[in-house]
Amino acid sequence: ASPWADYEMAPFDPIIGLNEEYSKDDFPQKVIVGVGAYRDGNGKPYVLPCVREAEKKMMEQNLDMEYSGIAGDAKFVELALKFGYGKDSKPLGENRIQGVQALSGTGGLRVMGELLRKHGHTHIYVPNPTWGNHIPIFVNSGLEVRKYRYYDAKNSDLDFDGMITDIKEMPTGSTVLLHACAHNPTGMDPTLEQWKELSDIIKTKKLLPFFDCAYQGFASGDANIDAASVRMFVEDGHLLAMVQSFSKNFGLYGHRVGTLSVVGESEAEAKRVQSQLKTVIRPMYSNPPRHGARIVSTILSDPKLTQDFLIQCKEMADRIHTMRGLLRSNLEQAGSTHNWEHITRQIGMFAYSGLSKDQVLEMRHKHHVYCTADGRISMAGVTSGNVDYIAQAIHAVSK
Ligand SMILES: Cc1ncc(COP(=O)(O)O)c(CN[C@@H](CCC(=O)O)C(=O)O)c1O
Repeated sequence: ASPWADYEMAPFDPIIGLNEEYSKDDFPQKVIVGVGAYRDGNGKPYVLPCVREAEKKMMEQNLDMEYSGIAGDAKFVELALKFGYGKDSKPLGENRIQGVQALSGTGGLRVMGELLRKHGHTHIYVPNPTWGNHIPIFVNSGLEVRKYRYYDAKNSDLDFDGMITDIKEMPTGSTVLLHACAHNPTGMDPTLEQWKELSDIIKTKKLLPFFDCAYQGFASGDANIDAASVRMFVEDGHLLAMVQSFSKNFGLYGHRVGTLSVVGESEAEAKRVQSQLKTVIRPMYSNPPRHGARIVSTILSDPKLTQDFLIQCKEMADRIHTMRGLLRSNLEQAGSTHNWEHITRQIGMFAYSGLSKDQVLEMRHKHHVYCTADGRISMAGVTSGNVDYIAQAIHAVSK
C-alpha cells in the first residue's frame, strides 16, 4: 500500500484559503476582502515604484548569489532595526540591540517561539483576538498559548480594563505578545497614554514584551508614529523582543523580508541571544533569501529612495483611510441602522466589522463578498469601484 494512504485532506487556511474558494467563484461582481495584502485603487496588487527603482540599481551591481549568513544580510538588519527602533535609539547606539534577518514576520515569530521553548518557557500570552496564525506558530513551537482580553465586541472598542486586569494576573517572566500598531484583526490600538500604562504594568510584573511590528508606516502613514509603542517601551528600559515584517509597508509579501531582534542589558548579552537564534535558524532553514533584503537595504541606505518609500507608504495608508470613510458612509446611505463609526475609528489594514460567522457566510454565498469568518474586512480590497457593492452586501446580511 502507498506510504501516503492514511494522510487526511487538511482544512483550508482561514485567511489564505479564502483565495482558493474565491477563484472558483465565477460571479462577475465577486469581491475579496480577505488576505491582508494591499491593492491599489483598481484592486490590483501594487509594487512600490521605489522598489522597482531599487531593483534597477541592484541590477547594475552584478550581485553574486552566494549563501547569506545564518543571521542574514547584516546591512539590511542594521538598517531595518534603525527604521524600527529609531535612528536616535540609545540602546541601538550602545549595540544592545542585536537581530537576525527573518523569513518575514511569520518566520521571526516562529524562530522566537522555538528559542523561548528551548530556553525553558512553557507559554506565551497573545491578545484575544489576534492574527489567526499566531496560535499555530506558537503551538507548533511547543508553547501553550494563553490569551489576554483585548477587544470589547459589544462596544467595538479596546477592552483596556480587561487587558490590564489579565496582564496583572500573568506569572512573572511570561512573554506577552503585543501588536506594535494596526492590531490584526480589530484595527483597535491602545492610545499613547494606554501604552504608557501597559509599559508600567509590564515592567512591574517583569514580563517579556514581544512586539509584532507588521505594519510600520502603513497604519498611520508615518513610520515614526507607528513605532511609538515599541520606542516608548525601549525608552522605559524594557529588555524586549521585536519581529519586523516588510511585507505590507514595502509591499514585499512574497520575498519574505523581516527581522527578529532583542534588546539586551549589554552588547555581550544581546550578542549571546543572537548566537542562540542562529542555532535555531541553521537546522530550520539554514539562511534567508537575499533579494528582498537587498531591496530594503538599497532603499533605506539611499536618502532619496527612503523619502520616496515614505511617500509611497503614506499613499497606501491614505487610500485605506479614505476607503474607511467611504465604506461607513455607503453603509449609512444604504439605510443601515447599525452604528458603523468603528470602521473609521479603527486603523491599518483591517476593519473588524462585527458581522457574525453566519452573516459572513451569507455575504459570501449570496452576495459573493469574501471576508474572513471573524468578520474581518481587508480594507485594502475596498475601492471606489466596489465600496457601494460591499456596503449593500453588508447591509443586506445585517439588517
Ligand atoms: C500581525 C501580523 N503579524 C505577522 C504577519 C505575517 O506576515 P508576513 O508576511 O509573514 O510577514 C501578519 C500578516 N497577516 C496578513 C497576511 C496574510 C497572512 O499571512 O495571514 C493577514 O492577516 O491577512 C500580521 O498581520
